[in-house]
Amino acid sequence: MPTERKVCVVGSGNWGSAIARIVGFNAKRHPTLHETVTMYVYEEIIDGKKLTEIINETHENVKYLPGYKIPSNVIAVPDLVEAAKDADILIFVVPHQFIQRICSTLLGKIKPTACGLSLIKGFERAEGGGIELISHVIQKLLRIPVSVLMGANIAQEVAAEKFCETTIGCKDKEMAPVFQDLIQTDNFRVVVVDDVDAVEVCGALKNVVAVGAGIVDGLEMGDNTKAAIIRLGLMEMIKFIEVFYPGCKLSTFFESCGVADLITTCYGGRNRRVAEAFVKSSKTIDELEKELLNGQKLQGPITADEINYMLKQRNMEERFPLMTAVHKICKGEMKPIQLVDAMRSHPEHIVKMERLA
Ligand SMILES: NC(=O)C1=CN([C@@H]2O[C@H](COP(=O)(O)OP(=O)(O)OC[C@H]3O[C@@H](n4cnc5c(N)ncnc54)[C@H](O)[C@@H]3O)[C@@H](O)[C@H]2O)C=CC1
Ligand SMILES: O=C(CO)COP(=O)(O)O
Repeated sequence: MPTERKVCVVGSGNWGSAIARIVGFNAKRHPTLHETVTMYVYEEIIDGKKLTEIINETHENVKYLPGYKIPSNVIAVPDLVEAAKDADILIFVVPHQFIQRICSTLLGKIKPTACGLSLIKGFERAEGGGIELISHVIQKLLRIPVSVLMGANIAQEVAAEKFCETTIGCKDKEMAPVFQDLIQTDNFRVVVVDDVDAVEVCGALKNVVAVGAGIVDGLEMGDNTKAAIIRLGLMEMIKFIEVFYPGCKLSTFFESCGVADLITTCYGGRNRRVAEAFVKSSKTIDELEKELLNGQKLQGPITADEINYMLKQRNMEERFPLMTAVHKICKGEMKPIQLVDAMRSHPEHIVKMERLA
């Protein structure tokens, strides 16, 4: 391994830019990290000027994270291969719908000894049925080991350096402290666990529950209903992991990637906000995403679709009524109020006394 690891942040959206602030800051102070960090920017023109040029001149991503400086040792690069080719650590942080194309472009063009850290919340439809974790997709396509980072981390608040926690899922004992040094600051505290799949699945599933929370907010159902959605959503997340990722630990739900991320997203996230607006307007989710998010991307409705694809194949929609209803409401196949109807017959509502024995 090189004495100074080079880092590339693949992505420069809302979260990508916030994490680049942290990584840039840490790369300057940790001697084991190369000071210059590259950041792949999907090029676009803002007021007649290239976004990469704006970032490199003003050190601010004026479109996706306005108002927060990115350290000057973070260099915005519009060419993906150019940005990533020398990196020892690749931080993947793009909306999950773009990861296939990113990996195809990088295939054979990165260091074979590189390793990845995926901050991407979502799934990918697997060839031949089912769904695949994004970290597994990257691992398979690029043939590098990939760890994950998920947590209660609304980008704006992280950028404002408000205290929070995050979870890194990593099985590699050598890399765990390296990732911690790369990411941790006084206000962004890192716990590393080895239950990697559970960390990632939590990050993906909570976006679907957040859409549910936004739906009941839009219906003005109040705090008790929203708490019920969050609780039943959590129970479905746990069930989903039990069924599809057996062997994961329940304790992982108590890390930042679990209950904490679920709560923050159900109150302060984009999925919640757009879902609320969806209920209150006659516009589609796609229209509202464009209207409200200025180029940022929603993950919840697509994730609900990916999960539904899997549940349908396994004939399991009824065991996951919240995830199923959220999907159908986003698709216009159910009315928003039917989310509450679906919760009335939730399989969680049983006599649980035997569990006391
Ligand atoms: N924003 C947040 O608060 C948090 C986001 N995340 C996760 O991080 C991941 C990335 O999210 P954000 O950085 O917020 O992205 P974002 O939602 O701000 O998306 C915009 C980004 O997508 C890029 N983009 C647009 N079209 C593209 C294309 N065809 N190919 C490649 N890139 C394209 C844009 O250039 C921009 O960088 C997601 O999985 C999200 O769930 C995780 C924690 C917090
Ligand atoms: O993942 C997030 C916070 O941890 C952000 O959630 P949203 O994509 O709903 O804003």
